[in-house]
Amino acid sequence: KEKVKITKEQQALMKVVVEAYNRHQIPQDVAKKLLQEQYSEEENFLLLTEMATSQVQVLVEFTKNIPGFLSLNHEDQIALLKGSAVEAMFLRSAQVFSRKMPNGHTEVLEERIRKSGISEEFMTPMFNFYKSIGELHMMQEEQALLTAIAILTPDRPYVKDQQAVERLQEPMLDVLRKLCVLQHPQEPQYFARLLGRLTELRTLNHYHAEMLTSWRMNDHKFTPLLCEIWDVE
Ligand SMILES: CCOC(=O)[C@H]1CN(C(=O)c2ccc(F)c(F)c2)CC(C)(C)c2c1[nH]c1ccccc21
Repeated sequence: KEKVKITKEQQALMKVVVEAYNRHQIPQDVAKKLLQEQYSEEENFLLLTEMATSQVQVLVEFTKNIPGFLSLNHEDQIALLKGSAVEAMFLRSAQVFSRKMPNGHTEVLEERIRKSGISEEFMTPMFNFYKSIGELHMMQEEQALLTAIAILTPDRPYVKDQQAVERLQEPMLDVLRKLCVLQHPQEPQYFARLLGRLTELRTLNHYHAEMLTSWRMNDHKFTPLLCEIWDVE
């Protein structure tokens, strides 16, 4: 049974990624606002767009701190950000949503999210994803590395130098795999389950695109940054 060992370089890589991930914590105040009182559907939607806008800014800062990202071809940097923005949003949403909250708060939060002008058909896959992430009880190192791995997906649309992206993603996958073996010795499939979440995440991209169309129908307003990253008109 080979002894799995995280090397010094891998420790350093993990430290940089986790620190960047924690430095840009989403202000939990939007979730708290949503929990504080009952708003109208429009106000809920506005709160969520505010949350999404600040999350995109957080995502860009986090991505810039991924070792090697800034030395990628500039167009590829944009392609990776645009290609992963929605997945990163849902990954972060899942982490915010499955955070330990006082009794009944999670249900209230779910209720408020449901009352924000989003069609019911997208809620089920979204909350199923949140629950499947919650069940993993991921450590913050795993959350940070999984987010970096999602961003460094080589086969996003318009990425020219896929090999360069693979060379950045592989070391992240390596250290995450070792971390899972060391932190979950009783669960040899834990790493595979984490990567399975990334596949589930991709399906949410599709639902999000559909959601956008329905929001556009009821002329919902978005911020310029969201229009840019979500390809809204
Ligand atoms: C971390 C950044 O996440 C977002 O901004 C999500 C938040 N979303 C949540 O389910 C969610 C999770 C936990 C919370 F505590 C919370 F308050 C919301 C998903 C979605 C409803 C689809 C959404 C977001 N922003 C929007 C903007 C317009 C329309 C819809 C959304």
